[in-house]
Amino acid sequence: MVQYPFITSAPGKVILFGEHSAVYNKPAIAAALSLRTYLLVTKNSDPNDDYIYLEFPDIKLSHKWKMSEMPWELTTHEQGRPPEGEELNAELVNGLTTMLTTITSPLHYSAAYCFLYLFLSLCNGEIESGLTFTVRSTLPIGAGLGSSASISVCLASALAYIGGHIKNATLDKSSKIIKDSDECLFVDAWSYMGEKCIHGNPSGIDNAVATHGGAVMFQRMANSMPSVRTSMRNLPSINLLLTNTKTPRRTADLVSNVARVVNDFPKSTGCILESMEAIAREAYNLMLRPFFDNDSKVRLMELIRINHGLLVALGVSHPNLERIKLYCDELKIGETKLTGAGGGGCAITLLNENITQDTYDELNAKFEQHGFQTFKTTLGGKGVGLLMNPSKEFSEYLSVESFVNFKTTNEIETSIGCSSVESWKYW
Ligand SMILES: Nc1ncnc2c1ncn2[C@@H]1O[C@H](COP(=O)(O)OP(=O)(O)O)[C@@H](O)[C@H]1O
Ligand SMILES: C[C@@](O)(CCOP(=O)(O)O)CC(=O)O
Ligand SMILES: [Mg+2]
Repeated sequence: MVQYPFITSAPGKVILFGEHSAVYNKPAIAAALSLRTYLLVTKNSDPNDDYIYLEFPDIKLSHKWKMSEMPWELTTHEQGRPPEGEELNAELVNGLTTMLTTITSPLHYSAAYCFLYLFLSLCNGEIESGLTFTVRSTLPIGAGLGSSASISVCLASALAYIGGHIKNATLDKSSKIIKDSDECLFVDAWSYMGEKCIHGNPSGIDNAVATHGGAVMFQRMANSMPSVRTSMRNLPSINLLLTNTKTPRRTADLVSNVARVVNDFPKSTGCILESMEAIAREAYNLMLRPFFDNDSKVRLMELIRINHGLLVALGVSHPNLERIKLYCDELKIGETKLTGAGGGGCAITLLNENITQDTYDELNAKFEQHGFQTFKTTLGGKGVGLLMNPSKEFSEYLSVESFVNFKTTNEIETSIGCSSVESWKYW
């Protein structure tokens, strides 16, 4: 019996090498961020409430559907756990269109579609109605830091839990074992379906990192073979500056533009994708060297520069990303590349040693002129987590109203006791 309320949470990610080429089955390297998404699931006390509710205030979406009007007949649940597939269920996709007709903004549509697809796939008509799903994120949305994957992982884990397909998370932070749990593999597979709803053709790297946390070398395989995910433990402590252009864009658009270029220029772009593969492999070897010395760092920086150039060639940069790179180059701050799908969103800069405070101040002044925002974040955080029965101190904040009304990201985390390590459990 599921106890409400509860919260699931999953991190965003930063792709260090291999965005876009990952979609073409090339290896890529990414790490979980300390910025996260939180999904609160509450049950209202009216037993006759036939609705389920979505409250996604970060994107200003508030919506409800009647449980009794959902196309339950399109999903089969007789065999217990729904099978994890490679492709979306075409009949369900078709059946959901009528439930989404009133939602016109693409931002809202993809989030609602992801929710409904996972809801119908992982739950059945017999679960309680009157549930509200409220999402808040400390991640910027549509900025290349994997907000779509982190919401997919939050939804997949919560719905798999409600649907009875995964058991309660029990491991605390320190005892999270190295081996992948069955629950995490299930959540990873279903959040991949959620990512498909949001941007069509994901590689799976973002949801893998959001589920398992840490840092990975990831490669999707051809012909429905399972992806290969290698955890990268003991990452060298590299000093990264993360800068958000605040230029909005959708991953779905960028991925489909690259698909067009790759299709129109197969030979020329084939070489670009192969170069990206070589870069990711060389970076992997460098980062896992037992002694990550200054020479290794210098090489890594060169790989960052080359990788960015190749992404520019694929057409996924943006004048604002180039501005960040230009300022960092001019001030000799370090090497910069876009991260995530590009077209706006964020850039990462691997910083040189011994940069003076004056130089940082000068850089920040330039960034401020354009409204760019820099982030301090740590790499390699925890994957998907569950918060139930929080201590009394925090439980008063587990209501839809307080979740919706949190003003700052700091407020979200201090109010629900995120840093209170013993409250969170992991699968
Ligand atoms: N906190 C959130 N609330 C609601 N929807 C979200 C949230 N975070 C992400 N999304 C969904 O993910 C989409 C953004 O995904 P995407 O274009 O892949 O950008 P990114 O993953 O780089 O942030 C949004 O349009 C929305 O549908
Ligand atoms: C462009 C891509 O490599 C990463 C997209 O990441 P994001 O949605 O921009 O955070 C696509 C993918 O790997 O699924
Ligand atoms: Mg995304």
